[in-house]
Amino acid sequence: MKMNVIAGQLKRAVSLGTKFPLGKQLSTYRPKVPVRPKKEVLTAMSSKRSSHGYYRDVESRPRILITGSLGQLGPGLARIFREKYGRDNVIMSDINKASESVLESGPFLFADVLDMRSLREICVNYEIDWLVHLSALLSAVGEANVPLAMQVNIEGLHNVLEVARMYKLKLFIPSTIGAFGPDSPRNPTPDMTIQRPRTIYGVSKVHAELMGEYYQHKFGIDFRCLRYPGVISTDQPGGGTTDYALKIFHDALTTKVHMCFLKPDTRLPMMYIDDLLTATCEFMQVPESRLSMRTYNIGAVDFTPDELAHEIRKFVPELEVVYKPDHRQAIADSWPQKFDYSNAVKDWGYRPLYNLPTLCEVMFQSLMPKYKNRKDQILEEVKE
Ligand SMILES: NC(=O)c1ccc[n+]([C@@H]2O[C@H](COP(=O)([O-])OP(=O)(O)OC[C@H]3O[C@@H](n4cnc5c(N)ncnc54)[C@H](O)[C@@H]3O)[C@@H](O)[C@H]2O)c1
Ligand SMILES: C[C@@H](O)[C@H](N)C(=O)O
Repeated sequence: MKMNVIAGQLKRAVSLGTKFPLGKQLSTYRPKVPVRPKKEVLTAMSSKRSSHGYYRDVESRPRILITGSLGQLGPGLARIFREKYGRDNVIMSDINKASESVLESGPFLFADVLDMRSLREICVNYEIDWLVHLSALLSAVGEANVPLAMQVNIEGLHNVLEVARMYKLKLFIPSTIGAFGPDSPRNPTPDMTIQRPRTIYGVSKVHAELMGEYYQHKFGIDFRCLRYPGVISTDQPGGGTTDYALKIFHDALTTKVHMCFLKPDTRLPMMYIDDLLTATCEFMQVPESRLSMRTYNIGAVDFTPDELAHEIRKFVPELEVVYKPDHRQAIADSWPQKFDYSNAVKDWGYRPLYNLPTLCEVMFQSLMPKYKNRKDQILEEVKE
């Protein structure tokens, strides 16, 4: 009886009434996903003798270690780096257990950024050239556990900086719109302005930006940092203030009701993950001489929950949004509404491709088959 109810709900939620868009069905629907033009990126050649005696070009085939790689952004970054530099040259790591698909996709290791010795061991044994440091507690989970956020985001950062200094690694650390606060100009927010964030996440990210720039200035490490906005992808978000903008898509395809923890008019900068992956990969390749700064804003769009829901209703007209702002509202109210990323455009040719309509199209294109398969699987189980 219970299984029949679940099956019925899923059937209703997933298949009925979901339009692609304005009446087209999924089987015939082809989204107008932007096509990225090929870009020539200038890279310097520099070879290095490996411990096995042969020479390898560290610019065209760098060995990359990604910390905190099992979160929302890690698997995508690993994929794009592996496509470019080879599967075995990119080592994913985390303190969590990797899924089968991650293990099949390439090398994965346990690495706790709080354990300096094991980070050093990995960098030496695997001849790491680039460190992509993603481990962090995001804004909402950071506020819920400040001591842990201080450990991971600040002590972990210190370990990573020291390892990069010792072994002369190129170091990438993402920052965030959360590195700005209520005293910063919010519309638009430029790269260089007042930064007085009110979350431990934001404070730790300003610390990371400044420490990275200091290590670059003092010790000459090639530190690079991009301030990301809220990132939209089909993956599970890590506990941030922008998470609603991912969950709403899943809710639209299942219950058709989304409980939004922000007010309808809360404007925040956002971007689709493909733009972020391309930008990060290109940014890592830009010759140092082209960088007028080490920390750049990047972004693509900005929207409110109300505007996002309006766009999603072109696909799922029945979507209902119930607004119940919670503690995350105060965080969002202190963050930029619009990001000024003109320096990234000017210095290294950053160019985002996805706007709000194309972002919604590609999200539905990716999510629909997943929900359809899940529904089929559950209906199969019900029959058995
Ligand atoms: N996702 C976004 O919207 C967004 C936006 C701006 C900036 N960023 C930044 O990008 C980076 C990655 O973000 P994400 O969304 O993938 O985060 P996430 O929370 O999804 O993943 C973080 C990962 O860090 C790992 N981690 C936690 N403690 C660790 C430890 N002690 N040692 C090693 N790993 C540990 C976690 O297990 C997790 O897999 C973060 O630094 C974040 O600040 C993300
Ligand atoms: C914006 C970003 O840093 C993250 N998604 C958060 O909300 O905490």
